[in-house]
Amino acid sequence: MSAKAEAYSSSANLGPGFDILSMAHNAFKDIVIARTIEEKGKIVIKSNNPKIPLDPEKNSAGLATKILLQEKGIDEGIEIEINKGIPFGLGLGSSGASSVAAIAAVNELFELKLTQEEMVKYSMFGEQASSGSPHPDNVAASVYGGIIAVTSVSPVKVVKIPVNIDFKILLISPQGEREGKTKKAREMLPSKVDLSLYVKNSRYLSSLILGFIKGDKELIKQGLNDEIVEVAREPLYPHYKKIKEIALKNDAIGSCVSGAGPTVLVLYDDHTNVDKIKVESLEVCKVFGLTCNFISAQIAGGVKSERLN
Ligand SMILES: Nc1ncnc2c1ncn2[C@@H]1O[C@H](COP(=O)(O)OP(=O)(O)OP(=O)(O)O)[C@@H](O)[C@H]1O
Ligand SMILES: N[C@@H](CCO)C(=O)O
Repeated sequence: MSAKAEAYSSSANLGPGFDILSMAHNAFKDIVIARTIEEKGKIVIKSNNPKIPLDPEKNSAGLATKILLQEKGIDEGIEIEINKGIPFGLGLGSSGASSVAAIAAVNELFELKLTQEEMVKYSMFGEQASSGSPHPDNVAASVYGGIIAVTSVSPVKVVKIPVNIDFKILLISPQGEREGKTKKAREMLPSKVDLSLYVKNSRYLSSLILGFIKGDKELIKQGLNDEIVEVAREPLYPHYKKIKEIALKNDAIGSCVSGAGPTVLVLYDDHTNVDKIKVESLEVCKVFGLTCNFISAQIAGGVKSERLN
């Protein structure tokens, strides 16, 4: 028996929404095929990307699958074949998408009828394997599609934000997969924050969510800012501030770090001079010794799965 699922890349945080907001995009996707194998209780991981761990405890798809099977009392052996389309370590929700696609494929395989929130719950264990912390934002975006807010983690509650504005997405992404980057990035965060920064960030968060709902560009621009997490992690993406300046100068709707970086997310529309953003950003990347790729994308839908046989 086998089943297949595909899940899109995502940009988490969106400025002020650390571990809360995330956007699924069609920049890249992972495809997972789950097959039953003869050896009971065994999980075998295969992948086209030789750099990801094949130990099921260390692979996001493997750990999520293991916990799902345990909780459902299923002792079948499973092979998880991960066709990675999403480069990892760039802030594009790569580990999360593998985990979501694996959970959706196993759901299909055993007809578990998981709800979307249950899929998020199990996929989060995958993030534990890859970054040491079960953050919910990337996996929630890959499960639901669109722009989501995780309003509770225990129990998992996710709300899809109505987006009443058309925009395009540009990802400016330094080359090279970075091992263990999100883990390191989470270790850089402060354990306490100033009340004044908390108030500023809360204003950004409310502006951003209201901006998407009202279709108000100015509110989105005002909201795509962060005084806490982006600032604490600045050494991981020294190119970001300058690229954001360039994007805003050329009439982008807004810009922020994608997830834990180093990819920079730019939202733009017909009033934006995208070519100029690209030319000037390339110069910035060069100054910091980076080779940057540009990826154009649009908001993507949620995970899709199908039974193969
Ligand atoms: N199935 C998987 N896909 C991708 N990376 C995986 C997977 N399983 C384990 N990993 C490991 O998880 C880490 C992924 O890195 P990281 O968390 O920085 O990337 P990401 O998931 O792409 O980014 P982000 O969470 O910032 O959006 C790497 O060290 C990688 O080896
Ligand atoms: N919210 C997570 C997303 C990682 O992509 C973080 O910033 O650590």
